[in-house]
Amino acid sequence: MKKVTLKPVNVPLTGNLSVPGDKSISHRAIIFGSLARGKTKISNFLNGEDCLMTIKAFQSMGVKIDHKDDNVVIDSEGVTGFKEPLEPIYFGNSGTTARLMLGLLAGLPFHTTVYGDPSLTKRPMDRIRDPLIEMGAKIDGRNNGSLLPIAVRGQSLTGITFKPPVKSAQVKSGVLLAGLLAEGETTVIETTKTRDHTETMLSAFGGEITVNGNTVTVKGNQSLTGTEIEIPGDISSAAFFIVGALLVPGSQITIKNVGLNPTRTGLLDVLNQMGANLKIVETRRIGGEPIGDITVQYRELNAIEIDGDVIPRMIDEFPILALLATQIEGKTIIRDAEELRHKETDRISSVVNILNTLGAKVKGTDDGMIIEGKSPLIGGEVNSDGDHRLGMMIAIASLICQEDVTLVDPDVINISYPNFFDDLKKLQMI
Ligand SMILES: O=C(O)C1=C[C@@H](OP(=O)(O)O)[C@@H](O)[C@H](O)C1
Ligand SMILES: C=C(OP(=O)(O)O)C(=O)O
Repeated sequence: MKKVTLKPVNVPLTGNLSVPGDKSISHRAIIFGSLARGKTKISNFLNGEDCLMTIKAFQSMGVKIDHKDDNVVIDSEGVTGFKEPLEPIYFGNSGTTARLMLGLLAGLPFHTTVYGDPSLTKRPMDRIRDPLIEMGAKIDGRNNGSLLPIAVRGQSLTGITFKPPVKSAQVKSGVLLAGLLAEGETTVIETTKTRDHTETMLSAFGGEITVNGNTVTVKGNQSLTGTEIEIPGDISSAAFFIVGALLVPGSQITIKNVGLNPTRTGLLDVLNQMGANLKIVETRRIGGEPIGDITVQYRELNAIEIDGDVIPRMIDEFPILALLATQIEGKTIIRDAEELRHKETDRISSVVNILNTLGAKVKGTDDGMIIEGKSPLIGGEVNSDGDHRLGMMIAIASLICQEDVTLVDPDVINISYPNFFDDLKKLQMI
């Protein structure tokens, strides 16, 4: 397995940076661009491996998708032009591709088999299987269709009203996508609002959707029209540098053109509560998504307790937040974050293991972590465990370690941030 040695450099992070396009929004742009009739042009598309899986899934159903750098052009006849794929569809490492595509495949008039890499093969699919079966879907697979590989025999579906038992935008989106192909109306009622990019983008493609608080309703058999989509920078990628600047004294950076959708900005709220010096300026809205610049300056922070409704608004930021918590004053307590156990790795166990190997004092709980602050990090050899967010957390940790950090499997970062190390270097040039 490839390894990279990261030396302690002790250089503050400075300057301006634009991070690549948002992963969640990039997936959805491909999905809606394929469902819509006509041409869709996407700019600032994320070239991460996960989003390429979504492109390939539609190409294997005959949709014409041209992809060059961060521009994508889709020319689609809409759902009626989709063809039965001749081979099983590979979703790689991407949970978002899996849950959203299962929703769509359930309502398409043909058979598909889908599978993933060893990590995705362990992740729960019953959360999307169950509502789809209630809609009339025919789904089977390992462990009764709760684990990949899964076979879907597309059917006519009927709309349902569904209250997801887990706080998951992937489940909400998968059910809404199935709803677009179903008879009647489909309603999803969430207990806590999760990221709402599916809802926003459906409107951008001319679809009808009603959003009333945490209740979302779509009608079946809508016709969508191709459009132009510019993808905002990914706040979940920006999070690594924002935290980096809060770890290294003397840092001041601005991340430009970042998506500031309030369902995604939980980390910024938590950092503000910890006492961070953040300047957030919304500059414009594109396709219904707010975009702006975030400036952060190093300052000493204080620990807080994190739980409740903010959790889904920062779910992918917990690995990097946990690293920050090892360096601030006091004990950080994270609760209500059991969902972390169902990501690319069990992110409670893996974050605890990695940070403790580096010298921190972190304890895992059933639904979160307890992190002692002001713990000097030493260094050592740590494995990303095939989890891109852990790979980036380890790279940022190396900025404040006293000795070398050896990162095993750095290439996993390509899942969501192919130019991560180049961008980090840009911020280290004085
Ligand atoms: O809908 C999405 O694009 C995502 C939703 C979240 O997953 P869950 O829906 O499982 O919480 C998040 O962790 C993932 O990175 C992307
Ligand atoms: C959980 C993540 O992605 P996914 O569920 O799409 O694999 C992530 O990007 O942190």
